[in-house]
Amino acid sequence: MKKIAVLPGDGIGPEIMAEAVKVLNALDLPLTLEWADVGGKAYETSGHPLPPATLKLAQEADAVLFGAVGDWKYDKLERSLRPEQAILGLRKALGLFANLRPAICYEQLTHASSLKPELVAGLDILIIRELTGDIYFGQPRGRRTAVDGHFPGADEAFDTMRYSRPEIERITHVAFQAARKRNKRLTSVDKANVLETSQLWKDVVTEVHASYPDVELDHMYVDNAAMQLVKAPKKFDVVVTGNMFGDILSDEAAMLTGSIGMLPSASLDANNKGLYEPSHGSAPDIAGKGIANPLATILSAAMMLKFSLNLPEAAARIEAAVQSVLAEGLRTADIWSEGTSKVSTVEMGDAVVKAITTTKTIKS
Ligand SMILES: NC(=O)C1=CN([C@@H]2O[C@H](COP(=O)(O)OP(=O)(O)OC[C@H]3O[C@@H](n4cnc5c(N)ncnc54)[C@H](O)[C@@H]3O)[C@@H](O)[C@H]2O)C=CC1
Ligand SMILES: CC(C)CC(=O)C(=O)O
Ligand SMILES: [Mg+2]
Repeated sequence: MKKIAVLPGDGIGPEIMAEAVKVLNALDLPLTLEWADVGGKAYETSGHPLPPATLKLAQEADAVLFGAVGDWKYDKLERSLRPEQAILGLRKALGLFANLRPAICYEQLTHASSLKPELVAGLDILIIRELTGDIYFGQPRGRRTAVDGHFPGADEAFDTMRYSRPEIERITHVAFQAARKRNKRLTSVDKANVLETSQLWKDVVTEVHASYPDVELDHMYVDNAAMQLVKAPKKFDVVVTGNMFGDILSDEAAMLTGSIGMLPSASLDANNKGLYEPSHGSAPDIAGKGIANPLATILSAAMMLKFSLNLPEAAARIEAAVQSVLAEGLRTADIWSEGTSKVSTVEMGDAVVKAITTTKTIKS
């Protein structure tokens, strides 16, 4: 029996997690689910966004299924107590340095994308984002009175962007290996024309390329990459980049697929133990309305079955069920278009479960 830590979190987190859990239960797998509070919810109940009991559960589990954390009402809290520190803390504590964000435009959603259908039809790119380094974790950071710069004496804030060679090497190996299993093209995204961290990034990626001569490598500056993603997204196969650039580019890529509610993710350590979460946040603007798209979370559960639990057939059943409900014309509000049927979060989850159980009945 494998143990899954289920951490729904805040905002739409509990709504989308309920649907993902429903789908996992429908598969009748040897899994034990254990729930814990995280983010703002945990702050309310225990005074910390990542309480020791939640961290212990995540560390002991075979995999973590995570909803989302955050709410505007916590914006004035000191940073270490804000809900977002929970996901950052989990990534760091579990060593989840490799974040895989597949941006796939399902055939049925070609018209839901913000781009022209011909630009996104058949789109299948994989963004690999380094997840435990960069400016999100770099020290020192803080507030001080400026002693130099344009305004000496002014209130000033600073963060530190940093990367070490081994950090870049390990994510680069993950990216080349992923590209090898796909179309053998890797784009490394940086800002080496300005940033020293990016120059090291580019040098290391180029060096590691020597071990993967069968994969075609190109380098692109992040501003150009942001532009190319909306100009000709299908030119990309695998993209590897740092934590902040990957955070931004993956939200951009989400819209190529129709909605950020479609983009799952896997965050892996060196042994493929992982945390699985949608690429979006807690969406406080739509929380409690029953309209959030649960598919990114459901597809994240499929990634969990594939990468951490060695249950690829079960994962494939979820993916097939998602395609089948989309083919039926069912759409949550974010991907709805004329001629399709608008459904709620719960109805979408129910439809995926029905598609799974129907397939099971036909097979048995
Ligand atoms: N991993 C995590 O837990 C993350 C947490 N956050 C936190 O989430 C909170 C909200 O951040 P935002 O910048 O608004 O980003 P967001 O991703 O939560 O929402 C951005 C927009 O996308 C929509 N959206 C997101 N998920 C959706 C879904 N499943 N179905 C339909 N529409 C969806 C929202 O309604 C909103 O209009 C903040 O506190 C932020 O720090 C943000 C990103 C990741
Ligand atoms: C707390 C943030 C770093 C989370 C986020 O935006 C993400 O991982 O995509
Ligand atoms: Mg993000």
